[in-house]
Amino acid sequence: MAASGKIIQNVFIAKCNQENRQTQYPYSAPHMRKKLPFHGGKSAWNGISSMRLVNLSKYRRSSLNRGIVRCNAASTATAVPALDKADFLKLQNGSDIRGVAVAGVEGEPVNLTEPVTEAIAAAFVAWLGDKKKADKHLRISIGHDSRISAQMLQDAVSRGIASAGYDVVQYGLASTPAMFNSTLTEDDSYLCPVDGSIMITASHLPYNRNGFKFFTNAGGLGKPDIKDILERAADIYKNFTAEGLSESRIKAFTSVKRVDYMTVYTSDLVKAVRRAAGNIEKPLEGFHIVVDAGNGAGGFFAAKVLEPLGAVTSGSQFLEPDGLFPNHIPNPEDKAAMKAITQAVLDNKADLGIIFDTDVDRSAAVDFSGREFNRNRLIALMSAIILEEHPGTTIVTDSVTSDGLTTFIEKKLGGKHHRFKRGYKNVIDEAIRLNSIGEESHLAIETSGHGALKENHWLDDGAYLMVKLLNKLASARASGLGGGSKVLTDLVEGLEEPAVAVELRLKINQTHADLKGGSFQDYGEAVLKHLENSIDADPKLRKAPVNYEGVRVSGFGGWFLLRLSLHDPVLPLNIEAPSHDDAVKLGLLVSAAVKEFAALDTSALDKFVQSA
Ligand SMILES: O=P(O)(O)OC[C@H]1O[C@H](O)[C@H](O)[C@@H](O)[C@@H]1O
Repeated sequence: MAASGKIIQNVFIAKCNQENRQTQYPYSAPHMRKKLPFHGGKSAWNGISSMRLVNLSKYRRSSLNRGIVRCNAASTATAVPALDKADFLKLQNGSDIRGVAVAGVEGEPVNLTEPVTEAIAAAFVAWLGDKKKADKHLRISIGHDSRISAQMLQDAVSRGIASAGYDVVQYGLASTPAMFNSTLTEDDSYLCPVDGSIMITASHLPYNRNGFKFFTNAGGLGKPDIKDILERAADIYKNFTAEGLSESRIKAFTSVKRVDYMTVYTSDLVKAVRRAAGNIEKPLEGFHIVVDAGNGAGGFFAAKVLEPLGAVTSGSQFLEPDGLFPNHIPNPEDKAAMKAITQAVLDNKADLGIIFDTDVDRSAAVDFSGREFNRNRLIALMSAIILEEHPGTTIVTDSVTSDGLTTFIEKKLGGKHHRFKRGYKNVIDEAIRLNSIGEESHLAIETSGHGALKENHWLDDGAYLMVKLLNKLASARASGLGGGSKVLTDLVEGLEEPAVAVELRLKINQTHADLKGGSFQDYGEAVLKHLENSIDADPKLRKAPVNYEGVRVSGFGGWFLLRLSLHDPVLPLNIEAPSHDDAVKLGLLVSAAVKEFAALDTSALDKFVQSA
């Protein structure tokens, strides 16, 4: 982005930490009974210090090549460069918006600036106004995860909404599912329900990124809605003037309120477990459960959900929000993250471990013996619980689930496995579609740890998934089945798991001459077509009879799936097999079929097949 264009004076001078945040908000409604508990930078969650920038000096020492960390927009003047529609459309990431919000990482220039953010927020409310054909005042909630750019973006989002004349309700540190929930909650004293909601998050991505997820009471927005919003944002941005922007700052002063909505959300989770246990006040008494929030937004689960239910949570780790994620990536798909929670369970001799991603829409667990409930095992466990409640129901999953999972769901549990596409929105929408055509489905879940239940408004909520496990623990205890998490471990008994499971990501070089000026999507499709033809000619192999994306093939006792990534110029290759040699045989087949595609970087695959 060129640094030309208008210069706008910032009225909000966000700080590097949250101390004195109260005084930063002269527009906080002093009469609000349920204000966020910011007191001297403490206790966003009970007993946990609030979001802050910690260890910056340590961070700088260890990351010299990443340059200077930009404290939350501490500059007092913002350059507004000229941008066109294409720049805005680049911010689309499926059904989310994602960009770079913090400078300092080489090759990753900031594209989620304050004015861009303000334009996107204004575009969202314009879109919402059209959708709702609203003649009334719309009310929008805003929450954020622990990222260091959260305050800057929250201020800019607030200005964008306020400038459109709508009311802003800030929740502070929050989870993505809580934000959707705020469109459904009926409680005027918390200014709910809101008409729309914005979560500021980039999930598990590095500290310099950030982004937005949008909700209405119909759920998360889809890809076409996001495109529409970004196009509108580009038009709004074009018309920004210095006067207009300073006017939006004045409006923000009068129309922003702060509410401690996480109290409502967490007490709903607590009530759900109590109800399932027959209205016992402390149904988890005697259980020791450790939580790993990876310094994201999920720390609330220990103090605000587990402890009121009677569980001991000592040994829980990384509950403090820290946008530099100094301990591990908050992502249940990350091996180091899973190792950390497993170790915590074993060290503390806990009954159960629970881990969340940054914004708590994904989760995984670990049993008393250190066995993970993650990926296929988490899906198997959730399927067992849901199929007890709804015998015969269809479980919708993503495309990289194992053959063993299908056998488990269909033969052991008596359900139906509908293996669909990758992408949480895809599986949720598919489950909703199945119900609409008369096929009952109560669970849509991905190996990534995204999972949504019909009983919970199809909201993909990592915390609610864990509540379902807690219900099982509590009800087993209530019916005298003993303690510990063995009741969960027993539920997945019989699930066949492959000895080898790998994911190799093959990049498409978009500037390579072999693309002949075409798109990486077209190139990827050509690779897939070629692979499919080569499989047809091999009698030892069998193409999956029903398949919704890519090429899925069984052979050598295992299977592989090559498909186009949802977002990146990448062909992810998943292989599962009974032995490393069999996995290599499958890898060699793919390798032979794709070798003439010069723009495909097969180095990860080459390395794998050479490791036989
Ligand atoms: O297609 P990929 O690049 O493997 O990414 C697929 C994943 O993208 C995002 O992380 C979504 O939140 C997931 O729901 C999805 O499964």
